[in-house]
Amino acid sequence: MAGGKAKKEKGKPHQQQKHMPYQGGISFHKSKGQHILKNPLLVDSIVEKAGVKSTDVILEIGPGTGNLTKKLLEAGKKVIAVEIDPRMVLELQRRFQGTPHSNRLTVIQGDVLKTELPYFDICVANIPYQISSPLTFKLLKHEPAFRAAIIMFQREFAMRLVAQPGDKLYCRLTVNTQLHARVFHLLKVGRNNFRPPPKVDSSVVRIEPRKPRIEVKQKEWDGFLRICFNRKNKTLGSIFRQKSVISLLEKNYRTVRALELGQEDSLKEVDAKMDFSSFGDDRGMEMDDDGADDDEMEVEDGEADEVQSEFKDKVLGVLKEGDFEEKSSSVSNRTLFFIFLLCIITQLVSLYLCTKYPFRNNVQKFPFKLSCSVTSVYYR
Ligand SMILES: C[S@@+](CC[C@H](N)C(=O)[O-])C[C@H]1O[C@@H](n2cnc3c(N)ncnc32)[C@H](O)[C@@H]1O
Repeated sequence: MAGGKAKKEKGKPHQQQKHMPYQGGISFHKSKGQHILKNPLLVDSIVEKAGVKSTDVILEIGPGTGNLTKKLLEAGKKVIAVEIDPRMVLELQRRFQGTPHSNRLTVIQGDVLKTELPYFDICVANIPYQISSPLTFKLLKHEPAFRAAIIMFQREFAMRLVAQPGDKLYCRLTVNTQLHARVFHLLKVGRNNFRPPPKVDSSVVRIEPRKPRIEVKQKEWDGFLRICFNRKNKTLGSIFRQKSVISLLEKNYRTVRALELGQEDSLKEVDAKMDFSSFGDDRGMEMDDDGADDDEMEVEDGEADEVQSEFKDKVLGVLKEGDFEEKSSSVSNRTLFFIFLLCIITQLVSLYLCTKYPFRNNVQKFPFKLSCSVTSVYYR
C-alpha cells in the first residue's frame, strides 16, 4: 500500500476548489500503480499536447479519481474510461454525477488488458507502469486504428519507445513499436507531480499508428528480432553464423515451405508453427529486455553439415547484400564502456595539462569539453 489516506472533502465532489487534485477519501494501492496526477497545470498541458478535438471519442485507461478525466470531458465529445479498481469507479461516479459531463462519460470496470476495447479516436492516459508493454501492443493491434495515443510511461520505457538506431536503449521493443507506429516524446514529468510519488521519473509519449497498417507475420518477425538483439555485443554476421541460429532458421524455413506448398494452412497458421523458443518466450517486451548473457551460446562456425552450409550461404548472402554483416543490433554496453573509459582518461590528461599549463586557447579546452559531454551522455 502506498500513500496515506486523504481526507474526504466536504460537499459535492464537483464543487471542490478549482485547482485541487481530487482524490476522494481512498487509499492508493501500489500494486495497481495508483499514482494520481496532483498537478493541474500538468494535466492541462497533457490534454493540450494531445490535441483533443471537440468531436473526439476519448479512451482513458485507469482514470483513478478522475483528475485527467475531467479535463478530457471538457475537451472532447465523449470519454470511455476503463478502470480496474471498483473503489475508483465509485469515486468517479460520485465525482461526475449530476454534472453537465455525466452523460458523456462511460466507465467500464475491468482489466484493460482483458477488455475488448470499443471504437475511439484518441487515447489519453496516465497508466499503471506494470502494463506498459502489453498495453502498447494491445493498442497497436486495435482496429480500426485510432488517430493517436498520448500516454504517460516510466521515463526509461518511453525513451526505449522513441530510441533511434545506434542509441543505447534501441531494442526489440523499439523496433516492434516503430514498425507499427510513429512515436514522439512530448513531455518529461518529475515524480513529484504524482500522489504518492513513484520511485521513477516519467515521460508523456505520443504514439501514432501507421496507416496503412504494416502487415507482418508477428511471430516470425519477433523471433527474427530476438535473434538480432540476443547478442548486442556481436555483429549480425557472427550471430547468423552460429550453428544454433542456422539450424533454427532452416527448420522454420522448411516448415514454411512445406506448408505453403501443401497450401493447407493460412499464413497465420504457418506463423503459429514457427519455433523460436530457444530465443526466449513470447511474452511482451519488458524494460529489462536487454538480451541474454553473451556466453550462453557459443559460435560454432564450420560445424554445419552440407545442407546447413548451403542454407548458411543463403543467409549470409542476404546479410552481405544488405550490407548488414558488420553491423550490430545496437551500440553494445561493452563499446560504450570503452568509449567511457577513453573519455575518463582524456579528462584526466586534460586536467593534468590544465593544472600545469592553464587554459590559453580553445584548442586546449576542446578535448576536455568533448570528453565531458561524451561521459555525460553515457551517464544519461
Ligand atoms: C497511475 S494511476 C492514474 C490515475 C489517474 N488517471 C490520474 O492520472 O490521476 C493508474 C490507474 O489505473 C488503474 N489500473 C491499474 N491497473 C489497471 C488495469 N489493468 N486496467 C485498468 N485500470 C487499471 C488504477 O487503479 C489507477 O486508478
